[in-house]
Amino acid sequence: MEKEMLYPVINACRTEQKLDGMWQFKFDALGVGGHEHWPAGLPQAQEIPVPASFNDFFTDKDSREYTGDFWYARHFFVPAAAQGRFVGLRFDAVTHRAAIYVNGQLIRRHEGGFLPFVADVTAAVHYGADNLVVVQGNNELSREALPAGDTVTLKNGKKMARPFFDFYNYSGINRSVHLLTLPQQRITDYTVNTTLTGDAAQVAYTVATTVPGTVTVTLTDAAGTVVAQGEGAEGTLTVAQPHLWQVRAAYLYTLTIQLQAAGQLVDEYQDSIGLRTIAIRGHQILVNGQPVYLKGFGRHEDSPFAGRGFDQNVEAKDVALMAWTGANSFRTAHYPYAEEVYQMADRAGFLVIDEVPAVGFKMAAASFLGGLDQSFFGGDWIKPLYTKHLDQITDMIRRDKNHPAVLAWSLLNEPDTCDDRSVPYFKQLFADTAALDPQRRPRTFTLSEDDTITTSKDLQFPDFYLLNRYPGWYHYAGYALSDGEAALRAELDQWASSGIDKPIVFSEFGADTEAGLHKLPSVMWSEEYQVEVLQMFSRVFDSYPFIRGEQVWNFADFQTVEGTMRVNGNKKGIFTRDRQPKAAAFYYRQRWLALPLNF
Ligand SMILES: CCCN1C[C@@H](O)[C@H](O)[C@@H](C(=O)O)C1
Repeated sequence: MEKEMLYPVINACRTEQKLDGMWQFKFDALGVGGHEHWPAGLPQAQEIPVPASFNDFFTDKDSREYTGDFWYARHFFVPAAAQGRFVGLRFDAVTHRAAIYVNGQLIRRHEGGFLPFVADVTAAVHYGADNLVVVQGNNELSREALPAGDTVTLKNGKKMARPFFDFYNYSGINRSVHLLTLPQQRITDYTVNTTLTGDAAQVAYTVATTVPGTVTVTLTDAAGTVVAQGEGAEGTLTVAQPHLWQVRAAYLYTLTIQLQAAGQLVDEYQDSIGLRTIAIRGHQILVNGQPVYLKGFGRHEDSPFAGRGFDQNVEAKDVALMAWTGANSFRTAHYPYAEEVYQMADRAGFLVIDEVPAVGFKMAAASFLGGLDQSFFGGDWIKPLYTKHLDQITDMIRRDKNHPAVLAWSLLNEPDTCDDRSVPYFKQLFADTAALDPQRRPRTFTLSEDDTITTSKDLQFPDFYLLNRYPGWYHYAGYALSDGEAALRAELDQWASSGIDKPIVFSEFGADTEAGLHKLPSVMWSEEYQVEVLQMFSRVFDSYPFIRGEQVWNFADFQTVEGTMRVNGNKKGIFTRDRQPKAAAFYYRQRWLALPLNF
């Protein structure tokens, strides 16, 4: 579990410098970097941008598909004034694992390619001088790591990723790197939890610090007016006539936390927070006590050139396009996204289902992508996997817990819940994660087509259900679409008569579509057919009141492994990979803008 997850800020007590740009880069297929002293500097290196995946910058297939160790390096200067402070290097994400060296010294290792970690370099840096940071990365997949997969070795000796998931294994320093200097006596975390009482909001807060001291908390509104203050490492702020954070009508306050020691201000941290409540009541998902119907997308962090590297330009475009369609939510399929994504969702009023990369926990998925066919939860990899799974859920919640946009936590995508051996795993997971979120938001996971109300052994665990269903594509496709509608309705009739009174959200449904392919009457892969499939789902959703959301798969076309079922990636996007609309984008704009928000 990472101790310090606070997003970097610059203020009177804290400094931050981004180390983004061109870094030295070198593959290490033979694994010689360690004993050839690469931690002290990379010989004959090339250059790769950070943040970005390294894959798409190459013109040869061996490099694009490279699986194994890879090294990054760059120089950075630490001011003399930093002496006596905590000096850290914060990596927002290195996919999938990393060892960090500074001036040739191993500082730390980290496992997990989608969450931040801080390397404490206080004792390793030269002050008022130049320093060298070297990152030893690795992108190999295994059944005891997240996301799950295999790494195979070809006859020519080259390693190849064999993902049990349908997104490209983009790798590298995918998000920003920050040089932080912080007070030794500092704020390390905070929590907020809002309840609404009549015409006031009660904001319970806690503040964690490295030393006991005097903590003061100030809440100011968007105009900068102080609306509440508190003293002490925990307490409750009362906000009269609060301006609530609403779906697609966001309002953010600024929370300022100050730590004083011996009468001196030693640290300060400020963040934007939204006052809102989230609950599930029967079949309803409630925000501020009002039912909300989720309209939106399963997404990926994916774009040409940067691959899975975070690109603020792409995210700004995606937020604009989601707003244009009338969407109000998305799921971070199939891994936690960059923190800036949640900050933008906070400001835009989108609801987010936040998902860890527990994807591929089903050998059928592997066989879907050409893998094996045996029980995933019966494997001898489960014990080490569980440790990493719980660790990454813990860190995801620690990182994202204060975002008003975060509605729920998705703990897995499409695990094999038809196997009795999954039950102890889920029982332990839901017990171990029950108290991680101070706001106790709902926890869930997505159910594949195999995992139905009659076959799944784990339906007692989720607080609401996420269904991934593909009639019209993987079965009942083409002219048989009407059979697909009948089969979907038959399944939902079972849910209706089951007595289960939890909401259902459709988290995946759709059809691969080649933009610009038109056919009248329709044919699979045409834009017309994609709209027909989505219209079918809309008819069904509108027939069952316990369906409380539709998140179509996918927001945009995205890169996957090569295969007979992929045409240079997955084409189920409502938008193309360069973010241009298919006919389905106009369909959803017309449907979602006409749907009332609260119903
Ligand atoms: C069959 C697995 C469910 N779902 C997972 C998602 O990652 C894939 O992209 C999607 C698809 O096949 O388009 C299917």
